[in-house]
Amino acid sequence: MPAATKSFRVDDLLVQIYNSEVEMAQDVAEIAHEYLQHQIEQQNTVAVLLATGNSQLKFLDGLIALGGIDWSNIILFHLDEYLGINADHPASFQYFLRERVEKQVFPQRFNYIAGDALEPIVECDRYTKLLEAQPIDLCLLGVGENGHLAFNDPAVANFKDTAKIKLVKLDQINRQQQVKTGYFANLEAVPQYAFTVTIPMICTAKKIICLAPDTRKSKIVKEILQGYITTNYPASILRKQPQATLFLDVNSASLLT
Ligand SMILES: N[C@@H]1[C@@H](O)[C@H](O)[C@@H](COP(=O)(O)O)O[C@@H]1O
Repeated sequence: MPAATKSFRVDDLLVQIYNSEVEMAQDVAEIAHEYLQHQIEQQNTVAVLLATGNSQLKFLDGLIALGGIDWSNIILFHLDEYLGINADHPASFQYFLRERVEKQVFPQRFNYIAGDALEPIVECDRYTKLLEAQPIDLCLLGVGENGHLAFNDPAVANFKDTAKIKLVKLDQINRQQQVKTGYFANLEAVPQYAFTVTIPMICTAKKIICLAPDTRKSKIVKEILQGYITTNYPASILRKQPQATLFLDVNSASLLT
């Protein structure tokens, strides 16, 4: 089992740093595997809220490769989805998760957010009911270069949201990140609006695993851990979550002092 080279708390948040993204992803896969097996033994149905993005890729592959999990006990949800693209669009999060997870493990059910919903408010209501029916055992997260969690960008993040999911306008840094990471050909192609599970909903999860490797996250990681807890850096809220761990590699941790 690869071990973290450094482990410490920033307020309530546990932070673990690894020599490489590969070691980080493998260790997180083992941690999530053990937790899921434990939860399945304790209760019939286990609910997992999944993230998308490049930071999830090695972890998801690692978790699935470990085998031994009875996925028929697991109901999957996801954090966010673009408004106005359908489930077969290669940048849709449903597409990402269907190909990489659902088709590999066959969960009991995958509750997808419908990006092509014609009535977004009705879709929020539908998904709210699904979330209400199922307390989340494990929530996976990534961090945007603007500090967002899911699609809670700084301008729309609200630590006191009463909604579980909402429709938001995406900010410019976020939309540029989607082009830079290869999901869209250019900025114009990135939708302007999206559905996102809210920050208070994320924080209800019994366990939170946040993955933020890579040099492109080093500036935001420093702000999140060494600045104030503020919606200007939405992921800073993790510092108030004792059930959360932030996993970094040496590159994303390189600016920490
Ligand atoms: N909406 C998703 C987020 O849920 C994700 O956390 C973020 C991080 O992306 P990456 O893992 O590619 O850095 O990407 C997208 O913006």
